[in-house]
Amino acid sequence: MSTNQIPRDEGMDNSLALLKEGYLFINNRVEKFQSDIFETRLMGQKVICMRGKEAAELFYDVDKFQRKWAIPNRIQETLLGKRGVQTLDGKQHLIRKHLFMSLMTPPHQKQLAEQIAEYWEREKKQWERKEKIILFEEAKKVLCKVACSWAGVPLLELEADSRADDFISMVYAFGTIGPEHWKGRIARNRIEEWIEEIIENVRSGEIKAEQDSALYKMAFYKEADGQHFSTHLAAVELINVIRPIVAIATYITFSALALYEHPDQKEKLKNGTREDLERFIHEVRRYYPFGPFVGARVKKTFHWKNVEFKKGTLVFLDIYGTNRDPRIWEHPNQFDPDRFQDWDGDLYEFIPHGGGDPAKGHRCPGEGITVEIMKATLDFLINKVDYAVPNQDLSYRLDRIPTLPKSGFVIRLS
Ligand code: HEM
Repeated sequence: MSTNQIPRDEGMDNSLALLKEGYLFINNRVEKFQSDIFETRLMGQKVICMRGKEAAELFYDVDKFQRKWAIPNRIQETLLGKRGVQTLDGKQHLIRKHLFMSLMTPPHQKQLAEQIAEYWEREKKQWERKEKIILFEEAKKVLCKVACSWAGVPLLELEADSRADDFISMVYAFGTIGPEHWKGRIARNRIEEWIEEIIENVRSGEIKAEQDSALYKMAFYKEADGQHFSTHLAAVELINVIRPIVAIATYITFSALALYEHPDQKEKLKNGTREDLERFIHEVRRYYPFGPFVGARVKKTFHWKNVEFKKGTLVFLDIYGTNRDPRIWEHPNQFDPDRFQDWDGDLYEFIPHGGGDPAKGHRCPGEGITVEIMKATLDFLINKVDYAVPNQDLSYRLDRIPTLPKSGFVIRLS
């Protein structure tokens, strides 16, 4: 099969369909064409979309794909920033990635989990005075405070709410156009300005930073040429550590939804083992939507399954669809943590954080941090606080990327 025979989406450009169908865009076509791979046109260019384990193995082959020119400007202006680790390839990427991995080791994960547990306890005291608690709103504030404190970034109590809002606006601008997109851009500009000033103050000695903190590392890291990052790049990379920690608020909200929708699971976890909790967390990250797909460009023309991948072509790997691929997951649309009981940890089947080895490719380095923060938070929600869930709209849209239960998950202390 040449690319002429690969199923092709109708229409001159399907960007509008992507906006309308959101998380289901790739999967809908995979099902319609009965093919794991098809061609479409998005943002005025040809895009090959793929789903499944084999596609993930291909996508994470660094000899075949590159990230340079793969990330649209609108995503760099909101979610990611410019010239950060996500845009690098080859040796440059490996070196930069090593810096990130060095900040996310098991001891770092443990520190963050302990701090989160402490902050939730502190927050609970304030809740006693509140009639209604919106878990997503509380989680983003707690995570912002903890992320900044852990990274060494000074954050005043009175600015914590607005900074948390800005980090979240950057994340939630991902699949938007119009005002939501602009909100994300403005938020990024504000956060970059704030963090740049802090980097400069650390370099001048006005602010003291612990040597093993993320702030210190980004401020004083030396590249191969012996030069420090520019102030701007140091800020972009430090934000690449803090912003995704704040974004875990989304998974915390979906975890609470899962506990509510599956009271049997909540009971099981009350007396359960660490493995039970881990399986529950894996299933939350498999089942609920967060990252939709990832993109890269073909580095050098090659053929795969008789399909030509021409140099420069943009290729999307479907994260949401692969996590629900019926060839990998039995009854993929059922929430069932037990499915992870015999799971062998395959690096290309379960890809909420991307696929492959994070030290060698672009897979998320923050997966361990995410799991530990979720564990500490679930322990709090299951064992440390009694709450009721009043009537509310808990539905979430799949045509909105990222998405969230409409109410943000309201609870009342009981
Ligand atoms: C909220 C849960 C999270 C999800 C769903 C998530 C998901 C992802 C995904 C899908 C990628 C892209 C993989 C690729 O390009 O192939 C990624 C990359 C990345 N994530 Fe996460 N992530 C999360 C949390 C975190 C945390 C907590 C951190 C850091 C503290 C983090 C830091 C990063 C960085 C630096 C990259 C870029 C890696 C690279 O390009 O080499 N993420 N993440």
